[in-house]
Amino acid sequence: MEQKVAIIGFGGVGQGFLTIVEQKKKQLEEQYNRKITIVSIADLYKGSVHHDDGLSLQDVKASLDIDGTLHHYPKRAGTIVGLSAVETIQKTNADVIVELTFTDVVTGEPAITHTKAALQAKKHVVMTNKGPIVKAYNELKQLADENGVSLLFEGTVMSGTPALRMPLETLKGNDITKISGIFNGTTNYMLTAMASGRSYSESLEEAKEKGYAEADPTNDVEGYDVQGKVVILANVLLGANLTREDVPTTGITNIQQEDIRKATEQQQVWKLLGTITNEQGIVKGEVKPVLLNKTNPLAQIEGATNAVTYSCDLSGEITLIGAGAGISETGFAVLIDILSLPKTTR
Ligand SMILES: NC(=O)C1=CN([C@@H]2O[C@H](COP(=O)(O)OP(=O)(O)OC[C@H]3O[C@@H](n4cnc5c(N)ncnc54)[C@H](OP(=O)(O)O)[C@@H]3O)[C@@H](O)[C@H]2O)C=CC1
Ligand SMILES: N[C@@H](CC=O)C(=O)O
Repeated sequence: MEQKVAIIGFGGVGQGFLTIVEQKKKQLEEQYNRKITIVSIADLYKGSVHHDDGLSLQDVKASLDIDGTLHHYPKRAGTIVGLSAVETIQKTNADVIVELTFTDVVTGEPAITHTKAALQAKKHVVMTNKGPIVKAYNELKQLADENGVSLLFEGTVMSGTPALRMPLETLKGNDITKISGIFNGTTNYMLTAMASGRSYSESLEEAKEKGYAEADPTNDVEGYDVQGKVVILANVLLGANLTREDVPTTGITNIQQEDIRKATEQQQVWKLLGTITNEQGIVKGEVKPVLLNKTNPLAQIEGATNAVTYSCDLSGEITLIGAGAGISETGFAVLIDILSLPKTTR
């Protein structure tokens, strides 16, 4: 089965996903009978390119190598350049739209517009962009259902670690009474780096270089990224209807090197935790830095690794540990969503 994919937003994750498609081509076809053909890429600054039969991934990379844009992609017969993101979604033969523009948890835009255009055109949407799911999950899910297509977003929480699909598929029948964990790669990386002596700004720069941080890293350090993930977990896994405003949030900006030094002396570590409680259907969320003893399992989660514990009435506590951010890890989240799409498309 072939899936024709359009990538909207071609930054770190988009380029990482392209590399995965190239590297895994043979395995995907032989093992899963899936051919992923990237027919379009549309990006704000880098430009856009489309071909009904699929783009040459080598030519995309060669163009990027020249000046970071798609402007040098060869204009062979059938190549269309210059389509906007919405034109790419509505006018091309792509049947899966992969939305990878920057996350804006306040407005959800431009990704909500992209997502609605795709669903209304009866195209599946796969995204790692948290904005639309935080802001408009119920509305978008209803639109997807009405149009008979899928809306998948595994990468929005803990990157390629299955923080959504694992509980949705394998914890069925449990009542989940609490979800708690470390949900941001950037701040966990920073807190770990600061505990080994690096400054706040050095550790933030490193997290940016490694592709963990948001386009505006204020969202990471002020806790808004975790706040969004708490909203997603609560609404998607517990059927709640939380908004960001319902989740009191404190980030790590007030944690000084001195606080970290004192904690280390006392065999403790700072962690930015997101917590959701579910008491007889009353769901509450909170985000704040917490001092943990070094013996606490969460204290040992370092760098961009994240962890989540689901407290379940039947199966007890189940903890999932894995990448919280990263280019290939998040590219994998896109891949697993595409592989999970129904075998018969539209
Ligand atoms: N990086 C990670 O580890 C993770 C990221 N995510 C999420 O995945 C998404 C992508 O992340 P990442 O690749 O790191 O982010 P980047 O900031 O590297 O890439 C975003 C891209 O979107 C482009 N863009 C912005 N607005 C538009 C628009 N209107 N139309 C088309 N393209 C647009 C930007 O264009 P340009 O800059 O060229 O103008 C940029 O190339 C984000 O929403 C992020 O929150 C989720 C989990 C982990
Ligand atoms: N900026 C985020 C990326 C993934 O959501 C993080 O650092 O966790």
